[in-house]
Amino acid sequence: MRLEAEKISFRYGREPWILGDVSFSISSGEIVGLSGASGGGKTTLARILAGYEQPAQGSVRLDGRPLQESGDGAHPVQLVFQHPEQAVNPLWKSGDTLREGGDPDSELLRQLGIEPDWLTRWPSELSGGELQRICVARALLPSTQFLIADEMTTMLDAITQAQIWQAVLHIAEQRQMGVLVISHDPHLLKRLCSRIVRLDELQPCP
Ligand SMILES: Nc1ncnc2c1ncn2[C@@H]1O[C@H](COP(=O)(O)OP(=O)(O)OP(=O)(O)O)[C@@H](O)[C@H]1O
Repeated sequence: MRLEAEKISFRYGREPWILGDVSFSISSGEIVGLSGASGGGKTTLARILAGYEQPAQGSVRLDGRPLQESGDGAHPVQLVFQHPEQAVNPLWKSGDTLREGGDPDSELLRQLGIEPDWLTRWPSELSGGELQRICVARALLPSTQFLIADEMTTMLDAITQAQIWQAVLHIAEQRQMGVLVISHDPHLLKRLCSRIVRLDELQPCP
């Protein structure tokens, strides 16, 4: 399976263009790094690849077919952001957030170090690392074909960061899931990815 962006251009409203003719693809089982200048449009590209934004020009295709808009929990491209507290409903207990897309796999929860007790708590009663593990587990549904990790572990301590990545890489290998790792940390990208691209290399007219 292949997730492909072809000549994507995008701008917010009447603001200046952020992405110009960006072409990029990632295949099942690949771990690809994406780096680039701050404000260059990496998160915007991630949102387009996951179906949250529609490009003004160009297309996103999954195995040659247009990608549907995001909205249901079972979208084949899942996105995890840097700040988990902004990605969950504060009025839902963590267990309800986790079950948003279906019943979580207990083995997955174990691999991510999620304690059963956390599921009965409100998001405000969990640490950033605990809540991010919940968000990662929520994104790893059986239907997920590609995971986009946008600075997913940037705010976390080294041990939590290592544990989350170990679990994600294990699952990616098991399921032949593709992972796009967006980060400003060259060491992290080098450690995780078989290929690293810079956003400005992907567009002829940045
Ligand atoms: N909703 C929005 N409305 C208007 N402009 C936006 C919006 N979201 C982002 N931008 C602008 O789009 C540009 C690209 O932002 P984006 O977050 O995609 O970049 P980035 O490469 O991920 O940056 P960083 O590395 O700092 O996270 C920035 O100039 C930002 O201010």
